[in-house]
Formats: sequence, structure tokens, C-alpha cells
Amino acid sequence: MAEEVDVVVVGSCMTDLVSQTPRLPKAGETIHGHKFFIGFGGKGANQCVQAAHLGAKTAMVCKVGKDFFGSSYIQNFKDNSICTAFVTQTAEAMTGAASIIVNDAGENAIVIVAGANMLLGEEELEQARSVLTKAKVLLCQLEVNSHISLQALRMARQYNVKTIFNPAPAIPDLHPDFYKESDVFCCNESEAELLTGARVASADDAGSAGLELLNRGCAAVIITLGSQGCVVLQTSNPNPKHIPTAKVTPVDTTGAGDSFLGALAFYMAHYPSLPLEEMSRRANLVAAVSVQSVGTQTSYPFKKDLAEELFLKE
Ligand SMILES: Nc1ncnc2c1ncn2[C@@H]1O[C@H](COP(=O)(O)OP(=O)(O)OP(=O)(O)O)[C@@H](O)[C@H]1O
Repeated sequence: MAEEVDVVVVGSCMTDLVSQTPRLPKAGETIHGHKFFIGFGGKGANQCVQAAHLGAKTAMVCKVGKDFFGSSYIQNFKDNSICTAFVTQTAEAMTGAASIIVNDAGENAIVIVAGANMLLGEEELEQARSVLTKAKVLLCQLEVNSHISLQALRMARQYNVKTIFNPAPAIPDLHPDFYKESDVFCCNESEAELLTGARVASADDAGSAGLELLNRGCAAVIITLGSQGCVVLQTSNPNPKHIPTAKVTPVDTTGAGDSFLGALAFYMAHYPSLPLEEMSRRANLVAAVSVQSVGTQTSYPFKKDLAEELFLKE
């Protein structure tokens, strides 16, 4: 099993509990909503699911609660052909959950309880060592303890596994080694702003912020720009390259960034000789499909839904 995995994600799982209401309740108030649904989310799991939908052999290293949500999440991974050998269940905390209220105007109020995600520890990383050090790509974010993400990146790098780090949700005092351990450091505009202190409102701004991040020691930087696609910079070619995405009518952009990252991991694992700009162009097009339907993981396209040109060797 371990030898077969292309993409390993060390990261989070969250159950989204979504209520749709006419308006957001005030403190102490009870109101009636008109719809409730449960979704599978969490940045780590989302990215893993997108990579799997494109055909990558994936494994998730994460922790869920010994509860109904944790067991359902494990089944969700299995349904998406993701290896669950390194998904552990704990009785010490509940599965991570996001309680989301969305009003008719599309505004929301969200409470996230990271729960079991924060209990993912060094022991679980050690148990996953065999798979993590033999994979082609490791993908990490910041929805688990940051020292676990950093340790996973270090472990992968020692074995020449390509690393993608997504500093989300962003923290202002990011450990400097995160840059050095990243083959690709990929963030969105607001994360780039927080990390550099500079405003990022255009592709040009993203180029300048990207250069600053690149100078902190990563091999490449990608800043995603929503409907404007992304900007790519590499130490081998530090001139920022703006890569536009498809012009589409978005229906729900939730999780677009995770779709992009999952797709990028797939391309780095399956087509390692493609230039990073070309991988980013294709990841843009995959994410552009995801914004055209509702939901997060449920909006992520499969290989069969996409143009053949996205799977050409060059
Ligand atoms: N309106 C859009 N039209 C086309 N592509 C889009 C659109 N929004 C997002 N994308 C695609 O998704 C990628 C990631 O989007 P974005 O930069 O908004 O990430 P994000 O802010 O992390 O998203 P989210 O927080 O919603 O997951 C973009 O680089 C682009 O390829």
C-alpha cells in the first residue's frame, strides 16, 4: 500500500453543519431556518479529495473523533478512494466541526471547533513515515498544529518528496522554516497580504508579494487570485508570471483554493516534468470547474469531467 501512494496530505477534516436561514440570529434568539445539510470539509481533506478525483493515489494523515462524524468522514475518504490507514480516531475530542449559518443574502456566521485535528501528533506522523517518505508529493496546511505540518514537510524533504505548503489559515508569525521546506508555497491574496504586510489587490501586487515570499527561501511561490487565476514565481525564474483562468459564471467559490491545490499536487505527482506555469494553468482550469457548482468536495471535478488536454503529457 505505502509504495503505491502518489500524494500524501497531512492535514484537517471538518464536518460542516450548515443551516440556511432568512437572517442571522441575534444573541439569545432562536429562529427557524429553511434548510439544513451536512458537508465534508477541512482544507486538508478537501485538497486530498480533489487530487483523488483527478486520479492520484492518495493517503490522508489526520485525526477525527471516535464519534458519528469521525466514522462518516472515514467512509467519505473510502468513497473517494483515499487510503485511510493513517486516519486515527480519538476519544479525547470530537471530530472538527464548522457550524455555519447562511442567510438569504448569502452572508454567513461560522464557528469552527478544530477538535480532534489539534490532537494530530508526532506519533501519528511516525506511523505514517513509510508512506510519507515514499510519496511523490506531500501537501500541508495550517489547520492542524503548525509544528506537525512543519515536521511533516521536513520529513518529506529529507527523502526528496516534493512539498507543497498552503499557509492557510494564515498566521502572522509563521516559522521561517516553512519557506525553506516548501518546494511550492501556495497561498491566496489575503494570506499573502498577512504574510508580507503589503496590499495584494492585483496581479502586479501579487508579483511583488510573491517575490518577497520567494526571498524567504521557498523554491517557488504561487499566489491564487480568484477569477484572475494566479501568479507564479520560481527561484529559477523569479519574474512573476500571471496565469489567467477560464472566464466562467461562478455559482459557489467555496473551496476553490483547495481544488487548485489538490489539482497542483496531482500534476506534480503525475506530470513532474511539466513546467510549474503549465501545472498552474491546468490547476486554474480544474478550480474554475469547481466554482460552477455548489458545495465544496461535491463540486470537485473528476478526470472524466475534464478536457483531455488537461491530461496530456506535455
Ligand atoms: N470566479 C472564478 N472564476 C474562475 N476561476 C476561479 C474563480 N474563483 C476562483 N477560481 C479558481 O480557483 C483558484 C483559487 O481561488 P481563490 O484565489 O479565490 O482561492 P481561495 O481564496 O483560497 O478560495 P476559497 O477560500 O474560496 O477556497 C483561482 O486561482 C482560480 O483558478
